[in-house]
Amino acid sequence: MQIKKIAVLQGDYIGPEIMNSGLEVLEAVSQETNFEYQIHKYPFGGEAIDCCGEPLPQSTIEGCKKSDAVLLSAIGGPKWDKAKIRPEAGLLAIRNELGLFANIRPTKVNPILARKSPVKPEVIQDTDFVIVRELTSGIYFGTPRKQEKYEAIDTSRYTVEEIERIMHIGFEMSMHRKKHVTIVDKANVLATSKLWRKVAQKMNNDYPEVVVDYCYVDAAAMKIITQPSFFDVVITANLFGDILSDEASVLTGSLGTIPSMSTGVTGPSLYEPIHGSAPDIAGRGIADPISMIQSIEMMLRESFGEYELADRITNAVEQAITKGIVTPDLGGTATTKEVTTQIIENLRG
Ligand SMILES: NC(=O)c1ccc[n+]([C@@H]2O[C@H](COP(=O)([O-])OP(=O)(O)OC[C@H]3O[C@@H](n4cnc5c(N)ncnc54)[C@H](O)[C@@H]3O)[C@@H](O)[C@H]2O)c1
Ligand SMILES: CC(C)[C@H](C(=O)O)[C@@H](O)C(=O)O
Ligand SMILES: [Mg+2]
Repeated sequence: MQIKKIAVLQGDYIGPEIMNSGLEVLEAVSQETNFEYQIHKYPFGGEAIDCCGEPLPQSTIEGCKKSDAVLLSAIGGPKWDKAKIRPEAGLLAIRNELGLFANIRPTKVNPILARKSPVKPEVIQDTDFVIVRELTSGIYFGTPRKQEKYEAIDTSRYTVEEIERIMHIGFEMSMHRKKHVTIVDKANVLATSKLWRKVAQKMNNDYPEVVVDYCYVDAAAMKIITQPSFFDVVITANLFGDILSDEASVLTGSLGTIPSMSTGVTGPSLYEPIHGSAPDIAGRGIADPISMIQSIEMMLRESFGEYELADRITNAVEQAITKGIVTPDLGGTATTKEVTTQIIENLRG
């Protein structure tokens, strides 16, 4: 079997803490199997600004392009808030460079953690949906864009082609799920959203079995909390998906548990937690590593077809949760290290 090349961008603040956990789990799960891989670390984000003067050095882009998958933890933080180019610019740039227009953010509720969510367990039981977020266009990338003393402009722009390709991913995904797509938009106001609806209606002709409904983003924000089991596949624009996915993480118990996959047509996919670098808890050894570990699980499943290894990771994480070995964000007292060690012990059975 070919040795897989994995590019690792360890990021800032809690980034390296949870990346180390994830890589330890990857090493443990791949021992005694024929899954072989090599890790190649590249500077990225704040770390890259410090070492190389820019958040996304050319050598990092090239290294990622040569890899079979990219693992990223989280970048940014107060240290670089006044930098000429912020670490976040590197994040947008790498998504663009690798053509990662589709960002898949799952929300699945573990029954034990459901008890810890501020939302009532009977409301969140059966929650299992994915947010398919458009990642390389919309208001994040549209021009003109400027910031002056008394005026600033951002532009939301989408082409039919950009909408079609993200819809295609979402509709295809729904065919392997409950065949239910919800388009989340602001079509009562925004021209781009009106175009999204037109494209969705047309695409529905190609997927006649899929039930499609439309929900304005403000109402969707409410429904995610009051009736989350309604959703199966949510397809939405860049900014809406960013906001709704952090909101949805409340259902699962913590933002620190949610992984994601960003993917395009060709080249490596990128796997990262949906959260940021959590400067408020960095260096204390209490960051929840589950988001990073589950991102590695997603990588094994989606990029390498290693379903058995992926299932073993999911089971080992679930066992740690069942035993109550969880970090403070999930109401526990365990450290990042203790959770990681427990998950590895569970893997070894
Ligand atoms: N993909 C990324 O790299 C990414 C994503 C979001 C934010 N950011 C950046 O991260 C920095 C901090 O942003 P923020 O504070 O608004 O959001 P954040 O997601 O870093 O943190 C929000 C809250 O969630 C908690 N949290 C997040 N991850 C956790 C984990 N694994 N375990 C336990 N608790 C966790 C934090 O402690 C904090 O209270 C900013 O510079 C922001 O731009 C980066
Ligand atoms: C840090 C920021 C640029 C990023 C985004 O908005 O996409 C983050 O919030 C995310 O969700 O990955
Ligand atoms: Mg976000």
